[in-house]
Amino acid sequence: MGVEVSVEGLTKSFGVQKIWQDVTLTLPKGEVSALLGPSGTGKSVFLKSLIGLLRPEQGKIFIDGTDILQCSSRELYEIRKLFGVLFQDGALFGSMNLYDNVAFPLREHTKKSESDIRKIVMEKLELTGLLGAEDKLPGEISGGMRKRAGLARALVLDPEIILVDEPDSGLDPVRTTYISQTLIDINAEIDATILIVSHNINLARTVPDNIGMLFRRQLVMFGPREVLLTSDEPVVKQFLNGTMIGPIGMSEEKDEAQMAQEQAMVDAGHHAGGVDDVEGIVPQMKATPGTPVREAVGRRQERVRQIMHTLPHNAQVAIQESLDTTDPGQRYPAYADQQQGYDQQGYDQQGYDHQGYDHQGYDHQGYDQQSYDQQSYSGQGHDQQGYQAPTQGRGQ
Ligand SMILES: Nc1ncnc2c1ncn2[C@@H]1O[C@H](COP(=O)(O)OP(=O)(O)OP(=O)(O)O)[C@@H](O)[C@H]1O
Repeated sequence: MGVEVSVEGLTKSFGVQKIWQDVTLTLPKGEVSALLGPSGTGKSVFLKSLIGLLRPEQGKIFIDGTDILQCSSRELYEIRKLFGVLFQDGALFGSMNLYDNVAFPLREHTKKSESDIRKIVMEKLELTGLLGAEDKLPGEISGGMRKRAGLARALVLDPEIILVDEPDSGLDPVRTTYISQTLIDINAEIDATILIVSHNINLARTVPDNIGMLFRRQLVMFGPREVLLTSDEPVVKQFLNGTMIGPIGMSEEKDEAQMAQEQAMVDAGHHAGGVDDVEGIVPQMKATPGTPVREAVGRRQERVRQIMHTLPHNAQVAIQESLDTTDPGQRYPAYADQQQGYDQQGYDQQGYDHQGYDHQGYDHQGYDQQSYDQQSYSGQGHDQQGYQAPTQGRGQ
């Protein structure tokens, strides 16, 4: 399973330009998270900081418990091996065919034989839908295929954390959905912790388990997808609906006068762009039938249940709805087969009363025996950082 990534009080500047400050969040192990934000808010800078390519001047970055801002360069070298990174353009070597591009990390970082390398490369090319294209050069294939080749390359060292920088950039909406599905399927296959950086609304609505948003040098919020998708924060609503009305402007700063002028134009009948008031939550994408059950679904449900009482009301309602409608087989694969250990009825009757839930509705022991690491879960289940509340004074 993937490892937990936890960031505390992180601040990054370039000279006098502060990119973001005091960012605190936890990427739960094995779950898919997305970091959203308008262009230039420092999403890529955040991603590069996680892997140690950029060095924030304040704060901590714990990767599986080790603070990479304090550790030795040797430790950092080892920790980097946990990561697979898909950069925006795929970052492929233009003179190598896809096979050699994907094989590159294995040849550089392992002593595997060419026949072992071939097995792994072909497996990853198949996973990303590129079988048959292995002899092509990056310049001979489409942007979508280049992305998938970059993803295949990011997977060959069996990463526990996958960072994906704008998987949608340069792709049409359909290809974006395909790559989104691939990311969900990869999560089901290898249970890695995934962070996607994006400003794509469809992807944000349908792919991640958890969502955060950067705006005006702050992390606006971070938590279960239901929190951001039901948020009343003006900046979040504007972003999700893609309209011009709201605090996000053409450049990041927009003053009150400009907001008032734009509102007056809309009041006079001018279209504000975007889609009109898309509210609420659309269902999250599921792993393609035939892939392993996505273990993150069950783990996340247990986790959000623990932090439920800390979440805004709208998010609680949305989470409850999704809990009520989720197929238990998707939640606990081992359980669904054997029909034991989890008392669904007992849980439903208890609502979200933690105490009642812990002591009655749920058989820890039976569950532990069934392929779930309760100890590592406990480490984060009560982690209040699971939801990063909105900071004050933004978006007005
Ligand atoms: N190495 C660097 N040196 C100086 N400034 C940098 C560096 N890298 C990024 N920046 C600045 O940091 C800011 C945030 O950049 P970043 O690429 O992280 O934004 P982003 O949110 O990923 O944007 P987009 O969605 O458009 O890709 C920008 O103003 C950029 O110019």
